[in-house]
Amino acid sequence: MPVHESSPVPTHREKRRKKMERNDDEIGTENRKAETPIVEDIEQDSSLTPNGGSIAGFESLHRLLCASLSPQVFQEVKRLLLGLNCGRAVEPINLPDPAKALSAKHDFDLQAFCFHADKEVLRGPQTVRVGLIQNSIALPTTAPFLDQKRAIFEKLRPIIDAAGAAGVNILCLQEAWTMPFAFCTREKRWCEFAEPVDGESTQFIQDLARKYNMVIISSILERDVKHGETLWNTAVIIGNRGNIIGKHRKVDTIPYGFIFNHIPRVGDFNESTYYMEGNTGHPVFETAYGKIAVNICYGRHHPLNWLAFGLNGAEIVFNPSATVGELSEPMWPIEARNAAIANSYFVASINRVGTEIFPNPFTSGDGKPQHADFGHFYGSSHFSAPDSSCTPSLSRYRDGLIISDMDLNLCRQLKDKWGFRMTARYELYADMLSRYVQPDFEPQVIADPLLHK
Ligand SMILES: NC(=O)NCCC(=O)O
Repeated sequence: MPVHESSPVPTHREKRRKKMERNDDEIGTENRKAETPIVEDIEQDSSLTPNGGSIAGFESLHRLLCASLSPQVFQEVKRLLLGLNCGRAVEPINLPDPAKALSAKHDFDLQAFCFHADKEVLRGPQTVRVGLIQNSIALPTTAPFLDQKRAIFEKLRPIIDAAGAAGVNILCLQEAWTMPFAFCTREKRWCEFAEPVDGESTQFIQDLARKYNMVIISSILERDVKHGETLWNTAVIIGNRGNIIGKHRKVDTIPYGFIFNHIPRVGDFNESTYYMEGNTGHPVFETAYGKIAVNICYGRHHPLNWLAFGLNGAEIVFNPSATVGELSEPMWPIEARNAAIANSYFVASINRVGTEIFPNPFTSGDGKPQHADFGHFYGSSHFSAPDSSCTPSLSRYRDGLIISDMDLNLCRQLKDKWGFRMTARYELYADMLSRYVQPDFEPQVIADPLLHK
């Protein structure tokens, strides 16, 4: 039934709209424009369903719930889904107008939140403003490589400018942000996107880091010219003065000589065709704004990997990723949040957006038909805090910048509260692991003596 402005009895559509207006504080009106669909209407409007990664016409689960539930019910659902920070819902914060104007002009999702810590007597707050950028590629994968890379630079520039205008201190870009995630193809020509740590993309980022006094984490396909021109999946840590602080390669060996294979060999993620397991340890970078570490994409499935960054003293661990809905979406919010809780640090999760179509089809080795894309990269970048609270996620299909203030005092406060570091039995785990890596390891299993009678 068409909605008429003067209709005396509110239709379902009007009721829903009213709910969305009441819940507007949750999302911010500037981000409302992509989510006008009303849940009941979606099934009837087939143009909305295949809309490149929406959830029933909405940009994220949070926005779907916000629009669909009454404000009271939504508050309760939010409390259970996102947790509480210092006893309160994680608060959205307002950003300066220039940042909002860039988001409106360049059509990227912009959201901002704040994690508090309790007031301490001897230490002042240690609040840092952190930003994460998710983006789709800028040109088709068939365009000349240099054009593709430079078009991504130009696409990112206004988003980084928005982060600068918002006063972001530490910014992280997505995994292999300079290129399409071509590692599904197994074609070697994509190696041409590789660059030395001080190459063109680093120089581009260094200028912006200097301009905005910002630490920037830039995850690239690295070519190590001095070591036989080998390739690595590398995060370059650029300091707020534009200097290169260091790098971390995805992902590493753990002590006891046991190699944890952290380069994926799952689905179409054929990354081992391109680069080897990293050899840089689990470094924590002490920056002007805090101690940070980078756990690149697939490393998030390995709790010991998260632990290693925690043992080295990380306060914020970034997880720049490229992952697709069918494979990992149910794991995405759980793994990050669990790592933040278990290690008493903040976790910042970033995933690219969109579907990248490659020129030549490939198979997944599962007997299914050949195809030319990985599937949909579902964005959904967000932050998790050590007190188990987390922010809503960015759009599932649009470019975006999510910002959060975080008082790093929360890390120690959670260590004091839950004592996970003190109650962990590292010497037992060390003993267990050192026995496990021996060829003659026997699992400690006590069988029911009646089992085989
Ligand atoms: N980039 C990457 O390591 N992807 C693997 C898939 C996943 O970990 O979800």
